[in-house]
Amino acid sequence: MSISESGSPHAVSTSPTQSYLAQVGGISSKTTKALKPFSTGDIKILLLENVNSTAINIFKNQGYQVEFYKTSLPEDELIEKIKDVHAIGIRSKTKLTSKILQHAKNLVTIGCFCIGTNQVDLEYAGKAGIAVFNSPFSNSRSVAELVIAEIITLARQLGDRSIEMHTGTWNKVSAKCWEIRGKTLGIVGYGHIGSQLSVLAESMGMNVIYYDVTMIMALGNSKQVETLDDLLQRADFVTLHVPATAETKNLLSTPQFAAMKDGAYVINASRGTVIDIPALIEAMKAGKIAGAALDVYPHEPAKNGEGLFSNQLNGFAEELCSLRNVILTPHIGGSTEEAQSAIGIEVATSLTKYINEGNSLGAVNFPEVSLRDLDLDQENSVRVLYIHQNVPGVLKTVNNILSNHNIEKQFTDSRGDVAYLMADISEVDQTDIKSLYEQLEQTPYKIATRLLY
Ligand SMILES: NC(=O)c1ccc[n+]([C@@H]2O[C@H](COP(=O)([O-])OP(=O)(O)OC[C@H]3O[C@@H](n4cnc5c(N)ncnc54)[C@H](O)[C@@H]3O)[C@@H](O)[C@H]2O)c1
Ligand SMILES: O=C(O)CC[C@@H](O)C(=O)O
Repeated sequence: MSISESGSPHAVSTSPTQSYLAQVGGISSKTTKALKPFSTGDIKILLLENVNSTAINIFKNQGYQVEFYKTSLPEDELIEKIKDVHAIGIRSKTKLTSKILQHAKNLVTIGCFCIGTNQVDLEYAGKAGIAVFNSPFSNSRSVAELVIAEIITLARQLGDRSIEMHTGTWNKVSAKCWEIRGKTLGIVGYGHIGSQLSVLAESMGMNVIYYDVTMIMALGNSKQVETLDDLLQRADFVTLHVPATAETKNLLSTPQFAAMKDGAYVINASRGTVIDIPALIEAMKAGKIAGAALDVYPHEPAKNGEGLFSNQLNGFAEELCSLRNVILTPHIGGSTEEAQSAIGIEVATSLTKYINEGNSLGAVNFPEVSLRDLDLDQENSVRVLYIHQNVPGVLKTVNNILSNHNIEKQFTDSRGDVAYLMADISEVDQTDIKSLYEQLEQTPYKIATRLLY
């Protein structure tokens, strides 16, 4: 976004009212000047995928214009909508590819109201000066609890017994039904979710081993193993908690299932690409794997509805559904009231702080830069936000442009090809602002400029 795109740079309120300060609460403190990007009423936010009402409230309290949809949008509709907005909030279903993002001429920031950010072309967004935020751990506990439930459900074949009862069949069996006490849980990926799960599993009497590409401190009595194969050979239950990357694609496939114990169980609540589902089906049919719980799939429907989980979407769907002791859930690992409400607050706050103050702490694709707030009495101060290509000589040019004013504070950082400079300058006449903006916009390595005051 540039100030010229949304009206006059002079149409700015520099002295926040008491009611405004009361509304923003944690976002700006009472003793500091609330910076606003011209009129906050000009800011347009598009929220998809039923993002929680806590987020809508935060945005509305800021005075932003909010357009809300319960579902994701088809590509052509999304391209139309994204042309106009300054921020977009999504969850895991909306793919923000370069094809879509190239139409987003006013977009300043993207909020992923979830943990995963693989649905966004992060590199393209960074190079276009769009900061992406997520919620790194607000739903981790919910996922860990779901996995605990699935471990017991698989061990006791609860899914099958329940389906049988629903269809009138009484089938009281104990064969191949187990306690989980004393069994070994193998966790692949010992990050926020994996480590939380480790603590819960141990408290229920399980032995925990884990494999991770980095060395991570073991919680409780758990033990890190050196190779994935090591884990597969020893675990009774294997659960996946890694991100979707090129390295984790089909992390479990035919050779890995073959390496597992006979009668082991598999759980995947990470991303649908991490497990080769047709290979899992074969391993289950061969009796090698005794049960599986899947929450994520290579292709997932954009909305809720009957008949959407079909062979048309994923060629294996019918065969998978026909197998016994398979728990299938519609990507609900993080879907609890607690998690969604916390994520709504966390991500909406990050977006608001970035839009209103330029503070990029927590961005996943972008230099993380923050300046302390301006005091209320710093009336003639302007905050310069300047995103540029990370090449030599830029700072010299920029500071030359700012040099007629007092630079109160300045912070710059880079990440890959992109750098971000924040500076508070004082003694700025309102009439200077337009000229400052134009000079910064004309610099050769500029990606985006915003001036807040
Ligand atoms: N089902 C759901 O609703 C749901 C909810 C939240 C998160 N998730 C997904 O769960 C996954 C894990 O989330 P998290 O918050 O614990 O992530 P995290 O970043 O905290 O932890 C991931 C761990 O995986 C490790 N790792 C990366 N590549 C690896 C590899 N090739 N082999 C072994 N370890 C590897 C990392 O070092 C890290 O410790 C993500 O894919 C996330 O998108 C799903
Ligand atoms: O809520 C969602 O759509 C995604 C949940 C989960 O996969 C995440 O990445 O946090």
